[in-house]
Amino acid sequence: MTDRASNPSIGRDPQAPVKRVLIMTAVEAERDAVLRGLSHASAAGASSAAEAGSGPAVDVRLAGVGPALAAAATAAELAAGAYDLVVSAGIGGGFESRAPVGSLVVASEIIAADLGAETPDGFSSVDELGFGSARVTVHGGLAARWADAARDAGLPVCQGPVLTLSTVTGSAATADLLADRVPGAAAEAMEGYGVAAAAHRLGIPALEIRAISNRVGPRQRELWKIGEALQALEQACSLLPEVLQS
Ligand SMILES: O=C(O)c1cccc(C(=O)CC[C@H]2O[C@@H](n3cnc4c(=O)[nH]cnc43)[C@H](O)[C@@H]2O)c1
Repeated sequence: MTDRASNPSIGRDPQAPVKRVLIMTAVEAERDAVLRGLSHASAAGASSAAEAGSGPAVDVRLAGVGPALAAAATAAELAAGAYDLVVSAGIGGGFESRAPVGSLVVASEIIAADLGAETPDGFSSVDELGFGSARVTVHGGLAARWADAARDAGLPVCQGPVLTLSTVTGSAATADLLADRVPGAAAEAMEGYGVAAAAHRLGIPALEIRAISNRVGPRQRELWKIGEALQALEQACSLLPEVLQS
């Protein structure tokens, strides 16, 4: 998305210790779940390193709903504070067979799945059109460690591409289309690409984690298991301090 000439911090050592983390959530209920998880970790002793000055400090901030608000809010937070990891966290829709309701998805890649053009031959991404990239890579090592930690804790989790869309999918046809467009797509949500694009612009690595509240497909809002997903998000976030310290 940017090159090193326009962004000197690109090329930052991926092995460098993470000292200050920014977590962005869309809404307050998600922020509160993240904070509860982090406080459980503190109560369990994971913060002793932080208190001793060697563990990461974590700030949790609201982004608003959708990629534009998420990018703007993240950019504002990054302008105000020095961070070396940015996380987009919240609930999301899970693709059938990849991520059931109540499970967790740690992004292997963050993809703006509708950023492109319709052509006579179908959808072309901005990458194919030559206008930048709809994909942001994640901090692969930390993503794998977070997924491993969740698995070790007995939580259902998978790693896969997480799609960012401005419109929640509401039909089987769109779900199929997206699954074809991004093989292996595990989840969709509305903020990840905005958060990650703001971080990437400053050369800061990003992660995205989604707790699955509903299936991607025909709209059945009454079936969304938001409470279950928020609980899974809380559990996932209770693991973050140990993931960052390992
Ligand atoms: O009503 C509530 O109590 C409540 C609590 C927490 C979150 C919400 C939201 O509606 C958050 C919207 C947020 O959720 C993401 N999301 C969830 N499922 C999907 C989906 O299938 N496709 C796209 N996005 C989804 C999204 O990131 C929104 O920002 C309500």
